[in-house]
Amino acid sequence: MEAFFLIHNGKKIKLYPEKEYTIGRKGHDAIVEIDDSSVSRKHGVIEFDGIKTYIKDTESLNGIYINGEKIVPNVLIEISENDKINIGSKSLMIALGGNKALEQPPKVHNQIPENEISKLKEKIKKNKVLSIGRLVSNDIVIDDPTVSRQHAKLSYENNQYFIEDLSSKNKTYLNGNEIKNKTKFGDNDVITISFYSINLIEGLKDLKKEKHSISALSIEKVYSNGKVGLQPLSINIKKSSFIALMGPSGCGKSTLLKCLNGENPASAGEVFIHGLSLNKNFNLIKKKIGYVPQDDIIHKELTVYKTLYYAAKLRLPDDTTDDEINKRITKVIKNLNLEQDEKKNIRDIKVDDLSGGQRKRISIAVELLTEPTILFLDEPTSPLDPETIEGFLKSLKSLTKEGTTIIMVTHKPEDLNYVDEVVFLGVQGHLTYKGAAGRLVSNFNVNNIVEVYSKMSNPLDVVRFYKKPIKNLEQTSIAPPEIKKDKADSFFIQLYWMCIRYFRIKLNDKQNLILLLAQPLIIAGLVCLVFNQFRIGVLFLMTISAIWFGVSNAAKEIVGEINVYKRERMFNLKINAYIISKCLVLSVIALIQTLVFVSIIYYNFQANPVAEFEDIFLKPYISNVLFMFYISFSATLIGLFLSAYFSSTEKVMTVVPITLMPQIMLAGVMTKIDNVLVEILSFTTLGRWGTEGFARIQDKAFETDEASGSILVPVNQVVSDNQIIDGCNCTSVNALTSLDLYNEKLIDDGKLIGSIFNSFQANLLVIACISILAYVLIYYSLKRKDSL
Ligand SMILES: Nc1ncnc2c1ncn2[C@@H]1O[C@H](COP(=O)(O)OP(=O)(O)OP(=O)(O)O)[C@@H](O)[C@H]1O
Repeated sequence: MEAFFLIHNGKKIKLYPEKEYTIGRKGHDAIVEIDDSSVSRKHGVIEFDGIKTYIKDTESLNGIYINGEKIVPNVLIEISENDKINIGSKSLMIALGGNKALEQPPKVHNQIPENEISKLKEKIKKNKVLSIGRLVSNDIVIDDPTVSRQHAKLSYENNQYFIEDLSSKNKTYLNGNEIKNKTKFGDNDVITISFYSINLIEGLKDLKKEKHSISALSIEKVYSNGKVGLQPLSINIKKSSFIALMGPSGCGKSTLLKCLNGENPASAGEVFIHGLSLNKNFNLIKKKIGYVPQDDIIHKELTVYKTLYYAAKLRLPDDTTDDEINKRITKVIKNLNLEQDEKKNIRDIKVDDLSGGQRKRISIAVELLTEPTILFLDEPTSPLDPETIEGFLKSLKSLTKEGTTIIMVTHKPEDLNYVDEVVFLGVQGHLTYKGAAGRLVSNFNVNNIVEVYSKMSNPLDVVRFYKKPIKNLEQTSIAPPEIKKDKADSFFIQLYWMCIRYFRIKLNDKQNLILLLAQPLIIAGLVCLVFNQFRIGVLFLMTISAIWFGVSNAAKEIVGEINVYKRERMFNLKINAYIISKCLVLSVIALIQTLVFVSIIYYNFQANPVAEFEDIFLKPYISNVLFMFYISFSATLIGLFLSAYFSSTEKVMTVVPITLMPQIMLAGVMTKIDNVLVEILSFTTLGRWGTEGFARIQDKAFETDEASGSILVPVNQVVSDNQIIDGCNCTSVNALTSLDLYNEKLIDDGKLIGSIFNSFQANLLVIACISILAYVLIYYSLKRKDSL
């Protein structure tokens, strides 16, 4: 590979990829200075992408001419060494040099020290301690919402420099590693807090001032199944630019997006975000980049304000006051022009009542709360109508003016009117174009964008246009560094806010809440109607109802919000905090259902006793409530497992009945357990242990009573099942005997195992084991969803 030089006035300027070489009138800070009054102060720029060189007229007065032809302003035009370029009365020459090019990859650290603390060393020595934080009272103030009020402190003791994190939410890093304790550091070490670096020699640097927000060096992606998602590519994205990522379906757009934002890292090469290695600094970077996947990442049951408020509570430092949160919410709503859309205050509107475009903006607003410097958007305009798209893209464009870099996957040609550059991928993950939107069509020598798509769907054409990374860059990194993940934020604070938000979601979904509370009323009412006297079947239906409440309450709860979960997990969510928040809130619902259910059964059979057996009804009240809740809780975990394991609500709802049927069939009530296989299968069901447990509670309550049993069975039941007689034509029997799970004869004949778990304590233990197993399965099903 040979180097490219720009030769001007006998001076050689070596060209590096993606750097801008400004052309302008002498004395106006241009890199290529031309001493000619017909040349504008900023006349044009030259850019080099590692393979080709381009020139652009930046709306100069007298224009740029290539081979005698004036070029269109603001469009990058490819130039070669044979082209004659005229600027004013002067000419420029591009020539090929002979030595090896690009000894180094594009420089990623290029910041200017902040003046006030450029002499950091002296300052620490003099003050002994320097505080760093968001508050203006700190010695080093970092005005960033993800920085805590008092974030960290630098100190000088016994001729040594120390850095200490002050329990900040978003942590302090030394050379990419999170600092746990007071840690020594020296001249060569770099401390990072948010996108600011601190070094003893260079002082405080704002990494966001990097020329490039993203530099990907020779990245490629091969999935674990061997499928190639991306061919090797190198790409630099300028800060504050608006980039459209396009290409035919399945060409690897989402793959590239996820490699650049760390959701699913590249299998080779390295990505730098504001000069920091993404993999080495993932924990820091993940909190400063915004990512909105194709589906919305918000709960439709919450109002806009509550959505943003809870997101702020979960993402911003714990010491962020409500006042600060409200200011941020106001700012993001304003930045996304959300106020204009409705006469009613948008904050009070439920997300479910918003239009598609507004919902998409709220998803983006959630991300903007942390002031991300880069926003990754996966097909945000796909569900929007043309009119909505215009307003939406204008809002995005205005964000780039505030300093945000936006990379947006899109299929819509009209979106190109708003973007600065296009990255186009051909089939099988080949990078085929990166440059001005206006040059996309001409670059492929076709007439319109539809033809670009069709050309880039043809593997032969794709290979011709493939922009392979230049060799030296390819060699910079063969295997990406291991991604560094550390522990998420405070477990209890996260748990607290997850619970509060989940409660609010449940309370706001009034219709569903009414249905949930109607269930015990309806089912218990039916039990009372069907059973005119207290029998083992009542206990069995209590068990099945408890299982139903638990499983059905939980079955949709994870799968229905999986996009929100995935995004929050990528940001900082702890899996255990998430699962426990679900368990706690759903337990409250299950407890209320249980109380209603048991109360109805208890008072009904107490009020309507069989003559001469007034004492026999569901007893004791509290034990039955607690035990039914215990089964329901275990069933909730089973429901959550189904919800975490399956990928769609439809699949979960198909599986729920399949889960419930064995509970009914293997409880030993509908049919007797009379062989070992069925008995072993019954050990795995809550139906069996629940019914047995209720029977034991019932028998225990009658242990000291004079009555011969705890439940009633019609005397003539053995004669005819259809003939049920009220009143004294009944007998009371022991509930466990009636259940007959430990049939002595079958045990003696070796057809049943019998008494392995033959006590109430053992029943409780087995149910606890089922719950623990379900919890572990939920955990691993969720962990499996982590792409990292
Ligand atoms: N997790 C994965 N495991 C294996 N292969 C995958 C995985 N994700 C994507 N792929 C494959 O990688 C290729 C690129 O997929 P990707 O989703 O990035 O394409 P895309 O351009 O975003 O598609 P679309 O426009 O349809 O959304 C496809 O062939 C896809 O089947």
